Amino acid sequence: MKIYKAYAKVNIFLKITGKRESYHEIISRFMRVGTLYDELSFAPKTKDTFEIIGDFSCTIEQNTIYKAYKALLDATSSESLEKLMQTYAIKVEKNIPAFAGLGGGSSDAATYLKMCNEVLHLGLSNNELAKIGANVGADVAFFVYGYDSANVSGVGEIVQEFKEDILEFEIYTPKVEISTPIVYKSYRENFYSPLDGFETYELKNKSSLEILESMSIDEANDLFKPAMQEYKELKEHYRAGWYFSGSGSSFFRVKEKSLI
Ligand SMILES: C[C@](O)(CO)[C@H](O)COP(=O)(O)OP(=O)(O)OC[C@H]1O[C@@H](n2ccc(N)nc2=O)[C@H](O)[C@@H]1O
Ligand SMILES: Nc1ncnc2c1ncn2[C@@H]1O[C@H](COP(=O)(O)OP(=O)(O)OP(=O)(O)O)[C@@H](O)[C@H]1O
Repeated sequence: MKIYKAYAKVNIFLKITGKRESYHEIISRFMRVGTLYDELSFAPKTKDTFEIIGDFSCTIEQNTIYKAYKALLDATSSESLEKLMQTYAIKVEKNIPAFAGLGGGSSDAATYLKMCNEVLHLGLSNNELAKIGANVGADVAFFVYGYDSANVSGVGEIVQEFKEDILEFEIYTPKVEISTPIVYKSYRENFYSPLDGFETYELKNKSSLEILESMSIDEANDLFKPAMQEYKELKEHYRAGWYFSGSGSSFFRVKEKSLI
C-alpha cells in the first residue's frame, strides 16, 4: 500500500504578537525537516473499531488522527469515509518524537486528511482541509499546505509560503515531557511582551539562515524562557549555538554542510 510521509517541522523563530482568548497569536517561520517523518498507510484491520496501528502513549480518542477523522466526518458527512475506516486501519511508523515541539501529532493529522481526500476523491482544497484540521492542532494548517518553508501567523491558521534555500538540521530532543499549554501559560504570566508590527514585518522578510545567524536562542523563540522556567532540567541539555523549536523540548542547529 502507498506510504504517505508526515514530516516534522522546526520553528526558526517564534514570536508572540498578541492574545486571542486562551490562545496566543504568533508569527513564526516553520521549516519542514526533510529527513524526519512518520510513515502513514492504510492497512488491513485487526479489530472492528476505528484502528490505529502504531506506537502511541495516548488513547485512540486523544490521537490526532482520530480527531482528524471526526473533524472530516463532521465537515463532509461522507459515507465513503465511514466505510473506508470500517475496512482499513491506519498504520503509523512513528519516527517523530512526541512532546518534542516538532509538530508530530499535527503532521499526522494533516497527512491523514490528505490521504482520505486523495483516495476518496473528496475534492477538498488545501484551504478547506486546513480549516477542518484547525481544531485538531494549531500546526495542522502548515502541514496541509506542505510548504518547505512558510511564515505562519494568527494562531497557526494563516500560512504564507516563504521561498528560500532549504536547510538541513541536527535535532536533539531531550527526554523532557513538555506541555505546550503550561509553557504558553507561563509566557502569558511571566514574560508577556508582544512584538510590534514593524518588527514582525522585518522578521517575515529575512531568510531563515539570516535569522539564525543574527538572533540568540531566547530572541528567536519567545517560548524558550518560559519553557526553561517551568522545566528546569532543560538547562542541562542546552548547548551554545543551538535553537529551540516550538514549546520544546527539541533543540536544533543547521548542519554544517547546508551552509556551504
Ligand atoms: C508551539 C507550536 O507548536 C508552534 O509551532 C504551536 O503554537 C502549538 O501547537 P500544538 O501543540 O498543536 O497546540 P494545540 O494542541 O493546538 O494547543 C495546545 C494549547 O497550547 C496553547 N496555545 C497553542 C497555540 C497557540 N497559538 N496559542 C496557545 O496558547 C493553548 O493553551 C492550547 O490549548
Ligand atoms: N498522532 C500523534 N502522534 C504523536 N502524539 C500524539 C498523536 N496524537 C496524540 N498524541 C499525543 O499528543 C501529545 C504530544 O503530541 P505531539 O507529538 O504533537 O507533541 P508536540 O511535540 O507537543 O507537538 P508540537 O510541536 O505541536 O508542540 C502526547 O500526549 C501524545 O500522546
